[in-house]
Amino acid sequence: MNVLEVRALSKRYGEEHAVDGVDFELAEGSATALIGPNGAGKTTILSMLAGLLEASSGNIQRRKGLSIGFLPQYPKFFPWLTALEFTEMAAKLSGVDPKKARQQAQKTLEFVGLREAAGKKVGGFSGGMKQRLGLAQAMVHQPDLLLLDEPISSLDPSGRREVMELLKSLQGQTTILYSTHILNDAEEMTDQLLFLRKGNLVEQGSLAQVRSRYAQPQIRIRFENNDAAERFAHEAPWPAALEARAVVLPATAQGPVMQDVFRYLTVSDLSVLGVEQETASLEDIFLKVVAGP
Ligand SMILES: Nc1ncnc2c1ncn2[C@@H]1O[C@H](COP(=O)(O)OP(=O)(O)OP(=O)(O)O)[C@@H](O)[C@H]1O
Repeated sequence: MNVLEVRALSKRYGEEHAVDGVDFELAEGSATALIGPNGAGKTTILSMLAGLLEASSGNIQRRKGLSIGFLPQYPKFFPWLTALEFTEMAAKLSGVDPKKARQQAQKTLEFVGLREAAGKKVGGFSGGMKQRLGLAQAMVHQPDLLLLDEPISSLDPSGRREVMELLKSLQGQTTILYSTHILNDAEEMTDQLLFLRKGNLVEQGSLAQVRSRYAQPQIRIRFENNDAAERFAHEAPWPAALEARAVVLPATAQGPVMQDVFRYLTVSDLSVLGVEQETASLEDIFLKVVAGP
């Protein structure tokens, strides 16, 4: 069951199409990574879904009664408040019964690992602590859907790990849509990937689906010189892409396997420097998708 469906969603600023006819769904309990370079439209999409920005056209169908929590890319904190005061205020603003707001805030701060710091003023918090507090304010009312704009991008590796583990502990219970350009981390927590480029969704699917479309395993053969590479490309029985002193063979179901390649090379007189099997990482896929036409 979907908690949210987006159809032909667009946002224009004058002549500029910040978001240009985007379609996707969020299944209940799923984690979706919204991936794209700077200016691709990630913040604009999240702001429209959060109801903070009006769409120019298109439609956002939210499940009836859907509650949403939002962590902006640059959350504003009041440095003079304590973490508990701030989270309690967020709880009340999100509609939590005022009598229960303090208790709910305490529980949430504990969940994000800020129990000890609950009575401390936010002004003295580190980046990682602020990000966890940002998460606390987004989830203090136990929303059905969490929208997180770059929740880990500004953190150092240990901060990223902490926040990622926190988010993973929510996976399956809360529907999560988060934007990021840290692809190694995205690989860990994603049921659906949405690749955004210049306001358009250029690729979407599960990690396995996207991998199978882009991350075709391939075999690279490096030769001593260009002549040998060219001869291989002309004479071998497989389609081979020619590169500088090398050829690349797609290792598809119909293509050769390593053994075939070795057998062929053993009986040929081509001077080979190396043979390697390669698979593309999510990072490679991102570069391919984003560098498209
Ligand atoms: N208020 C605005 N007025 C005019 N143009 C805007 C406005 N907000 C965003 N844009 C433009 O819309 C496009 C998408 O911006 P958006 O902030 O959504 O991208 P993003 O993917 O979140 O980028 P980043 O990773 O840098 O945060 C950009 O070209 C941006 O310049």
